[in-house]
Amino acid sequence: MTKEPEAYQKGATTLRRGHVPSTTTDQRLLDQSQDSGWVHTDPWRVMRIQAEFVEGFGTLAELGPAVSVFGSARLKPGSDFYAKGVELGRLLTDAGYAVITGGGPGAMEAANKGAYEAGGTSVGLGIELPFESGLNPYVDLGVNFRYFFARKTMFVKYAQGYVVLPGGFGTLDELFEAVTLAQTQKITSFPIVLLGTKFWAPLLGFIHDTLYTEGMIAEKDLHRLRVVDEPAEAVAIIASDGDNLGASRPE
Ligand SMILES: C/C(=C\CNc1ncnc2c1ncn2[C@@H]1O[C@H](COP(=O)(O)O)[C@@H](O)[C@H]1O)CO
Repeated sequence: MTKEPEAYQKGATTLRRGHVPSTTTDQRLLDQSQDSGWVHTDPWRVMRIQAEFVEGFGTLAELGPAVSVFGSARLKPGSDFYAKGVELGRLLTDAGYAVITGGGPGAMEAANKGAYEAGGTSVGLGIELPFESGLNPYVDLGVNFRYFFARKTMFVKYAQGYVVLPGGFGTLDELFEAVTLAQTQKITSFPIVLLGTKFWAPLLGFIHDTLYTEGMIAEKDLHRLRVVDEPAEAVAIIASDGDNLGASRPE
């Protein structure tokens, strides 16, 4: 009778003869002498990206109705728009919304402060930056991201609408991502409200006089952005136009 060759069990796999490894999986996992260059490869980045989505979804899934507030990181405490950001955070809280911001300074801090002072849910989705300033002190529920695109998914997925204070490139990026998602019907019933008629007038003028007149957008696209001066008006629009479905929005 032939002798049964020695079998090596690797998880669910049975290995024999030349397939039997000289080390175990655990030994290789725990071996510190290995080259660590693989942590900088794309397949490993995919795992980190996946982890950011898992962390974000897991933390925010049960947030309830929420509104994402954007605006300049450079807005100074004491300025008119900072005060409006605080008022907005408070009114959103009073209306039953959690307030989601980028967790940074300026307009983000203002809205978080309003939510915090009104006893609401104050969320900050921070981003790793070379000149990072950390989450502002009014954030009670914070998630930090490495990747802008993962973070931006959270702003949309867990909000019933956006309110946008005056801001620069970052604010415009967040604003136009939402407008594009609405235009392409990736999101529906998603009010986008700009705060500050004077600040936004030149941009709205460009959208009408150039984008619309030159045929780059449709007539109905002109109505995707609402502009108001008072935080109370912004909250009223969100409350009447939003779907209040939040995270239960279908895929
Ligand atoms: C510029 C300074 C700090 C930057 N810190 C930020 N932290 C979190 N989120 C940020 C930060 N900077 C930009 N963002 C995002 O973009 C929007 C604001 O950008 P803008 O160019 O200032 O308009 C904001 O909504 C964030 O999501 C130190 O002053």
